[in-house]
Amino acid sequence: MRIDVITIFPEYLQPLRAALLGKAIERGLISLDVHDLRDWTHDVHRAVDDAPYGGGPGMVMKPQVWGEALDAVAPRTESDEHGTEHGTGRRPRLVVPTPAGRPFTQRCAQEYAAEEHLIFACGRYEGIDQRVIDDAARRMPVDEVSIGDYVLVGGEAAVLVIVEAFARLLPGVLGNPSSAAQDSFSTALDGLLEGPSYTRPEVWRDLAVPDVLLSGNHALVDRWRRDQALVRTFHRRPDLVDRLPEEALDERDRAL
Ligand SMILES: N#Cc1c(-c2ccc3cc[nH]c3c2)n[nH]c1N
Repeated sequence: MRIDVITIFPEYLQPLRAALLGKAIERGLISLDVHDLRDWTHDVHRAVDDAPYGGGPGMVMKPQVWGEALDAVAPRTESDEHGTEHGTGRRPRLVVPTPAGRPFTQRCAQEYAAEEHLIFACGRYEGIDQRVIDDAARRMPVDEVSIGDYVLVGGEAAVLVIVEAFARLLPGVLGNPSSAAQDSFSTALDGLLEGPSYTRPEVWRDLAVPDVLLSGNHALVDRWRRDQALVRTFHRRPDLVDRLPEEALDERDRAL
């Protein structure tokens, strides 16, 4: 998996080289290149933004700089020029975090984990000139995605979230690959939230671990965990309970 990130704050992406992801990079499971957008400016001020057409507050990121940066990171090929789909290698996918994007979900994370090359464009100010996205879309898939219904100052924090979400799904990144299989939102949980977890001691500050988890009866434990997932999801994310598959409705009704 090749990851390129283009940003005016390269240092913001340093956390991707720490901990589990850092180990995956060291082991060659992931290649990460972070590019300073200002390397593609040509003026003394290294300007990357300008006033918005039509007026309004703030500044917009200039198309020329982004165009040159994306051309450098994802060089145009013969098939790009002639608009033909045939090409030897798979095209990179451009991901542009924006509050106006489609929701980034676990399903997106799974899709991104299957890509060979992802390029992340980190906007700042009021965002990136739309023509950058439109031009890129003429030669590669482009996703404008949002990590939630709130507004950040820039795209870098979203890239940290998105990369962590899909990179942990790559073979060899997680120490125990089966843990991802039981994640919240996973197919194994029918998209539900995970229930509560416990470890030693059995009693802590007068709070005891639920007896069923000490029973050694795996069938009972599995049912209890499923019920806990249903109850927690019902209270915190009722929208996810509404999406349960037909075959899970009886146990939903029993648990709730
Ligand atoms: N993804 C995402 C975002 C953002 C975001 C992304 C890019 C820029 C560029 C300037 N401001 C930004 C905010 N805010 N909230 C989200 N869920």
